[in-house]
Amino acid sequence: MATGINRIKVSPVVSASGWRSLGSRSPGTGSSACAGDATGSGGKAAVTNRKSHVWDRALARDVHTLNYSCVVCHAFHCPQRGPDIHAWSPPPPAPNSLMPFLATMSPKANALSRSQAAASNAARPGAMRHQQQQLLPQSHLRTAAPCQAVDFGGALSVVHPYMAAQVLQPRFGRMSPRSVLVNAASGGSTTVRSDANPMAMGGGDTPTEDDDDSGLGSGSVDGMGSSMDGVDGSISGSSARSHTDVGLTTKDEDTIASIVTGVSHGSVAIIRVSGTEAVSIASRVFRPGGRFRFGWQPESHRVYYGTAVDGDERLLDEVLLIVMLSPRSYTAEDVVEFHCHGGGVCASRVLRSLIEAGARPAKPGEFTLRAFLNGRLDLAQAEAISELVGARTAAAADSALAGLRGGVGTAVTDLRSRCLDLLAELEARLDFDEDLPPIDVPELKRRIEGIQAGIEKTLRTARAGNLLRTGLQVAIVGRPNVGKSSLLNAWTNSDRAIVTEIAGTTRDVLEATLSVGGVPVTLLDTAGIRQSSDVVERIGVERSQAAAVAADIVIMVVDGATGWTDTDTDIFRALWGDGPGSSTCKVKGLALLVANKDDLRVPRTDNGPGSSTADSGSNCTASSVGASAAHIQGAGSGVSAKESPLPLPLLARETFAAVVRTSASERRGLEALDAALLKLAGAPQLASGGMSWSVNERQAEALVRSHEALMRLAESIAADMPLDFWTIDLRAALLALGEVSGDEVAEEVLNTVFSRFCIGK
Ligand SMILES: Nc1nc2c(ncn2[C@@H]2O[C@H](COP(=O)(O)OP(=O)(O)OP(=O)(O)O)[C@@H](O)[C@H]2O)c(=O)[nH]1
Ligand SMILES: [Mg+2]
Repeated sequence: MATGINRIKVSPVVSASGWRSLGSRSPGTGSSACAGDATGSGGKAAVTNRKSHVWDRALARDVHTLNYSCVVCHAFHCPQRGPDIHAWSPPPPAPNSLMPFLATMSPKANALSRSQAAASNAARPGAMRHQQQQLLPQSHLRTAAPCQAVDFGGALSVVHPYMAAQVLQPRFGRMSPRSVLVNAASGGSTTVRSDANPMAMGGGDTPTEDDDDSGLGSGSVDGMGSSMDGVDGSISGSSARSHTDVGLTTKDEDTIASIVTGVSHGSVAIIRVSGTEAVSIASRVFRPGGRFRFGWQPESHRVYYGTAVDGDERLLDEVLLIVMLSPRSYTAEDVVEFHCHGGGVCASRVLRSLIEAGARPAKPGEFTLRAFLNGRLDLAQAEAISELVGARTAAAADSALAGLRGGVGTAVTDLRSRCLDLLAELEARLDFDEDLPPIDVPELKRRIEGIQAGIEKTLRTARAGNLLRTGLQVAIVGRPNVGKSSLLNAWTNSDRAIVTEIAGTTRDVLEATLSVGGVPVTLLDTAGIRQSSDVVERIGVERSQAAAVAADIVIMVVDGATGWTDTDTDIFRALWGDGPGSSTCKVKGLALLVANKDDLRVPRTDNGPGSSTADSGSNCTASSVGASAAHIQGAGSGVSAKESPLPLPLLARETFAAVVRTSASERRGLEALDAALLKLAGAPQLASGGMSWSVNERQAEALVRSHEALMRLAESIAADMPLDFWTIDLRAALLALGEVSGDEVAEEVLNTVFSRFCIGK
């Protein structure tokens, strides 16, 4: 039977507050002691003594079997297959790194561990043979412990030693303010409890005595939510406050330093030093001027003038120094900022001096990682900071700011708390089934559907958000002289491209950027495609085709006055072959057709193909091209819905999502082009400027997993599976939601997220 163990996934039970408390598992005894016959004298004994064990459920879905495992003695019981009490593998020994962790455990947890041990000793039957069970919980942690009760940020939890061992990764080895758990059910993901977050963004700083500061000359120095909310010359007394008062997860980490203003040649460069030793390291480099020359005790949120020196007291720069003591800083650690002269040399020399004085160069995103670990930001907010710094348009910055102010976190926290409520109800049914009314299944389904709808709504922001972040590469192709370069100039409102009436004017790929509904668009003007004996033009044509192949969206321009020609068909065939999806199609992106020179089009009076009832001088016009094509209306007035489509070959109709009529020389039809582009890119709402926060790819992926878990839950309910299966799916949904805000996140996810940051952020 021992072979079956490998298939069984131990799943610690989560309560509404995160983790099930030991007490609620064994209400009869109030003890985790394993009073049953752990030798396996009979599976029945194990079941009847269920309340005296701390039973946890372990599901083997492959055989649809419900198993129980005791978190104390590790006995397994399978009702269908009989007892399997010996079938347990000793958990791995806890690493030495557990000891500092234990030292930080609250007295409450230690007290509990002792009382547990006492109860365990009292209740242990003589027949018990597992030597590991003779050990106290603390010593279990040093050897091979069955379980450990720990007070994680106020919630009493049962932690499997394997999980506990994983908790003790150096980065997360401290308890407060973010307690970190590892959930075996999720394959070892780290659980960061945000409810132990005393310094959440939005709520501002932790109220301190400094909050009454008069704020003379106040002005935010750190626009990213740093706690530097006032540059205050008054004696605040905060320097007297020790950071040991504040529960910092990163308290024992190195003190880090970096130039946070990048490598630009501005007039000021800022070096940030963060960590427990920040003030003492800074004071080895900083020499205060004026009346502080003879004695200096740095006060929080105050600016000091002075000089920076190296180890030999050689002058490096004149600087301003700002001290922001914990927790009122960006990282919630003690932070000191040196404002040096810009230009690279000064800041580099001061930074080198700080490193010689004991600081370590910060890794990319390390300041923000510390802010996250210390509960200053949730993970979505941390990502929003990276997006804000990298925003290429105002709309992208607005969206990132909305995320920074808690947009994503609030939405996901709401969904998560609804899942937790459901889980609490289901868990209660598992424990106190006889005392509670039966589950209202239709109501349960409605609530699950409601959560799914919420997830879908959140996911709908992903496409637009991704566009705002990454932008679009748009290639303009077509035959010579149709007005490609003119269109680029009109659209970007510039004279970027040379325009002449000579066919073949543009020889190389030309790039220009613009913002379309906040989406950063890189426009590529290309050489007109035609057969040519000119070697330079031939290379240009090859480059045009290469640009079309690589672009997200290809805009093919035709002469709107003459309409589609055989040369256009040749170009179309060269790029799209037998149409999108065919083996001869080279273009990977989406396609849009622009009929330029609309001002030269002679309005048709008959109702034949190509006729138009719209005034050629109207603002802009657009036509649908065939049943399968999206119908793009001109954005301006004067658009006739009855306007006939531009006559196109069938294949072209199916390829181009829309046709937009423009006049580059009269700058008309550009709004319709904007709208068509955004619609094609999947974010039509951006055309009206309506965009607040959005989820990024990582968050969207976690939301999709959560949605899938809820779908499995609905299936389990429909199939009338045991309640345990329901809770497993619900927990999977919860875990995935927790990954979005960082409440439950694996270390590798954090590494990936923060490695995308630039150095100094
Ligand atoms: N009336 C009118 N003329 C236009 C319009 N757009 C471009 N033209 C003219 O058409 C001629 C060619 O314009 P370009 O923008 O150089 O055309 P192109 O497609 O870039 O040509 P190549 O670089 O040779 O491939 C110029 O004389 C423009 O002034 C338009 O919308 N209306
Ligand atoms: Mg050109």
